Amino acid sequence: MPFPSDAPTFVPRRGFLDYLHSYVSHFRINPRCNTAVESAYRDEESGKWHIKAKKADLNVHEEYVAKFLVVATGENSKGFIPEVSGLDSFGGEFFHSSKYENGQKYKGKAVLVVGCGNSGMEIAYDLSNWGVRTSIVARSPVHVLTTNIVYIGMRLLSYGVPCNIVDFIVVLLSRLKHGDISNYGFPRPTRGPFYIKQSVGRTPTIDVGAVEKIRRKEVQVFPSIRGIQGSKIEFANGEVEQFDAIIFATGYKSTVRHWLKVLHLLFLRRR
Ligand SMILES: NC(=O)C1=CN([C@@H]2O[C@H](COP(=O)(O)OP(=O)(O)OC[C@H]3O[C@@H](n4cnc5c(N)ncnc54)[C@H](OP(=O)(O)O)[C@@H]3O)[C@@H](O)[C@H]2O)C=CC1
Ligand SMILES: O=C(O)C(=O)Cc1c[nH]c2ccccc12
Repeated sequence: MPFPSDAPTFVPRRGFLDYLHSYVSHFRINPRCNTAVESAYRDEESGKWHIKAKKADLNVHEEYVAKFLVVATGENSKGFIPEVSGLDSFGGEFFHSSKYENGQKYKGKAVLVVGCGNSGMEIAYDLSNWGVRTSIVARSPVHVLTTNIVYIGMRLLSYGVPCNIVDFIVVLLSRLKHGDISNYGFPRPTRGPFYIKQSVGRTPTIDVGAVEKIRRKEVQVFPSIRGIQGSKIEFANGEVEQFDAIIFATGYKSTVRHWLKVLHLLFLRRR
C-alpha cells in the first residue's frame, strides 16, 4: 500500500502512525498490541501452530491456534550489553540504549556512549544538545551517510544501477558532505554501505548532526574500552578518562530461539 501522494520523502512519526492506521483498516488487520509471544510449536497431528502469548497490561495468558505462523520479529529484540573488564567496579550508572529517554539529568556530567551505530550517534547528538560532556566509542570502521544520500542510493538501485557503482557514488557524496571522517576516529569500511547492507544486513549510520559536533570537538571519539576501574575508563589507545554514566548502544540480540520451539529443526533442514 503506497503512502499518500502528498507524503514527504521522509515521513515523520505522525505521518507514519497515520499510515499504519490506514494500513490496518484497509487490510482489515486485527493487531494484538501489548502482547508478547512466549512459545510457539507446531502440533504434528493437526498440523496447526499453538502459540502462547501474554497480554502485558492485563497479565493474562492467551493461546492462539493457526494454520500458518509468520515470524517477523527481526534481529532487534533484546538489548545487548557486552562483557567489559571491570564493569562491575564502575561507580556510575550504566544501561542499554533502549532505556535512554533524554539527557536532562546528565547536564554538565560526563557520559560515554559505546557504539556508533544509529542508536549511539543519535544519543550522542541528543546528550550533547542537553549540555552533557559527551564521548562516543567507535570500535570498528563505519559508513556515515545522510537520509538524502541513502535516498539517492536507493533510487539508483531501483533504476538498476549496479551496487558497486551506487556504493561508489554514495561514498563520494558522503565524503563531500562530511569530509574525511577517519581524521575524527571513524575509518571507512573497505566494502561499500549498500554491499554491506545486502550481504550482512548491517545498516550504515545515518547522521543527524553528531558528525558536526565531533568535528567541532563537542563530542569526543574514543577507540574500544580496554577496562574500567571505578569511574575511570581506559581505552585501547592508553587514554584514561572519568565518566559519570555509560550508555551501551551496542545493539540487540534476537530472542526467537527462546520461544520458537522448532527453530533447530528448520536450521537442520536448510543445511
Ligand atoms: N533513526 C533510525 O532509523 C534508527 C535506526 N536504528 C536501527 O536499529 C538497529 C539497531 O541499531 P543500534 O542499536 O545502533 O545497534 P547496531 O547493532 O546497529 O550498532 C551497535 C554498535 O555497537 C558497537 N559495539 C558492539 N559491541 C561493542 C563493544 N564491545 N565495544 C564497542 N562497540 C561495540 C558496534 O560496533 P562493531 O561494528 O565494532 O560491532 C556498533 O557500532 C539498526 O538496524 C539501526 O539502523 C537505530 C536507531 C535509530
Ligand atoms: O533496515 C534498516 O536497518 C534501515 O534503517 C533502513 C534501510 C534499509 N536499507 C538501507 C540501506 C541504507 C541505509 C538504510 C537502509
